[in-house]
Amino acid sequence: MKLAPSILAADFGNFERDARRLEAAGADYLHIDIMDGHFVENISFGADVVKAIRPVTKCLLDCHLMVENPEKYVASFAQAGADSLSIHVEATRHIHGAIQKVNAAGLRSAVVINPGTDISSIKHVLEIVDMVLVMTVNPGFGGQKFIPECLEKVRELSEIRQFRGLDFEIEVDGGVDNQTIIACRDAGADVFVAGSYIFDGNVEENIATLRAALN
Ligand SMILES: O=C(CO)[C@@H](O)[C@H](O)COP(=O)(O)O
Ligand SMILES: [Fe+2]
Repeated sequence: MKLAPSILAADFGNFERDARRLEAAGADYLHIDIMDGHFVENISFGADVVKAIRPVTKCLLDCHLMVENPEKYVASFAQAGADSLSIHVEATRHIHGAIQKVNAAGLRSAVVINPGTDISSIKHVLEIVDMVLVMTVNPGFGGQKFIPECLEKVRELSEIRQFRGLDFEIEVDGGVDNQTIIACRDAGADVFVAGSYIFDGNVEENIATLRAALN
């Protein structure tokens, strides 16, 4: 079970301090939300922020690309020091090729599905990804309410993984707190992104509470 705090909820003037703090508090992955203002109605940050965070943490840098034509940015994120790139199936016309490109760059790859997207759209890439990210809110903003209907897809993916003998991780992202994390785990998720829950109050205590909820 892995915790992936989202730095979208961090202090944008203090990424270094917050990245160090999250790692010290037991974060496994640092989840970095890249938004281009086109695929989603928000603009966050790009590869240069990944480059700035890379030297200050050993955590796996889990980059969630909410951008149009994500395949165009694989090389720049690889150079910036990203460990994992998550590609939305809705953002590319060539999901299989985009995942191949991430894998060829030597990075971990993930395919992402929005709440309105069925898992049938990703069934032909499950063999070549390291992770499937099931969005549990519509992408674009932190602090949204968890959509419980998305858990059905986590359950189905967990079954498919077992049936086909695959080993991709299942990550959930959006509205994860100390209650919803339990439902996600029970459905079969193994990686849990949380932004506003972790940064609302004491970061160390909130990470400990999430960890305890998983035990
Ligand atoms: O990708 C996204 C939003 O588009 C997420 O990673 C959010 O950053 C999660 O924030 P919370 O819902 O946990 O506040
Ligand atoms: Fe995200």
